[in-house]
Amino acid sequence: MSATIIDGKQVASEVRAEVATGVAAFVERHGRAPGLATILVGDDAASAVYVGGKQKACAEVGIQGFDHRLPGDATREQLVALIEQLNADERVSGILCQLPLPGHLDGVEMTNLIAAEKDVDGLTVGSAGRLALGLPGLRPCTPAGVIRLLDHAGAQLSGAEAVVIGRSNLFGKPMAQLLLQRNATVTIAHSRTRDLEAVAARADVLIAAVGRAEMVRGRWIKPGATVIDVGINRLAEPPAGRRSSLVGDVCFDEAFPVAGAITPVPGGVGPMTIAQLLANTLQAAELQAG
Ligand SMILES: Nc1nc(=O)c2c([nH]1)NC[C@@H]1CN(c3ccc(C(=O)N[C@@H](CCC(=O)O)C(=O)O)cc3)C=[N+]21
Repeated sequence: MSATIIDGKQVASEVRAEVATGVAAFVERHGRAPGLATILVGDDAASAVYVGGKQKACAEVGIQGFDHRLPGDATREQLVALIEQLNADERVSGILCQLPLPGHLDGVEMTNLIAAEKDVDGLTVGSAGRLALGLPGLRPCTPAGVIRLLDHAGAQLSGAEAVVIGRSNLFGKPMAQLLLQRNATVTIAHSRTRDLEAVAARADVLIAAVGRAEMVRGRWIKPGATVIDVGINRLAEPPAGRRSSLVGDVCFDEAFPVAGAITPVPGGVGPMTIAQLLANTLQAAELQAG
């Protein structure tokens, strides 16, 4: 027995088709398209690729993209002014400030300036609080996309042991909240966790978001577990026998024979993040339109 591969590209294209239908209905009703503003500060190559992917995805589903770029030495005041301008712009349904920001700017502070109803990343204090309290709101894109993948894979979440490795505000914490909402027994493990391997091996659903290439080995995985790999690590060249130089936080070749289902990298969680951003932008536009 070996794992079923969870095809994130396929599920993402289903989500995008749903969003495209919803966008068309929105245009019909309101005579304008939902809009997504992205903000990229500086010229980090990976960030530029991600933002480009988000803008391209908007165009494909009929969302109007507003692509804002600031130089790497932009001042706090410049960025504040841009966010305030976008908050006030009725054509802009959602605002995404690509992280990380250059060192002289505070990503948490800047993200928090985004109007609650335009927070399509779900990363403001308000959105995080609404999630923690179980109130409706915009959810962070990557964790929301992971839930969608788990549902697609038919994973039983209620009563399951779920282990999330990684405790970031961007992913680990909101992921744990969403799993809790689905009645999983949730453990958040991290760099100080004692005997991480033994904790991971308890998991019926194992989610890795540590940012270390292939750290999760085959013997860490409970036979039949559902494994979600959130890591995106770029190696200098593709590993032996692989086409892509991107690898996840899970050693795929070791995990594949043990797991029940597993996401690949690339083509797993990454495409879902973008699809969920589009879904959040449509949701934000609908909420604003009343
Ligand atoms: N405010 C903010 N919101 C974000 O959502 C955000 C961010 N900042 N900063 C960086 C991370 C990273 N991120 C990805 C999105 C798509 C892929 C993706 O589509 N990956 C493809 C491969 C892409 C490639 O080839 O490089 C895949 O996994 O198949 C990856 C990573 C969003 N992020």
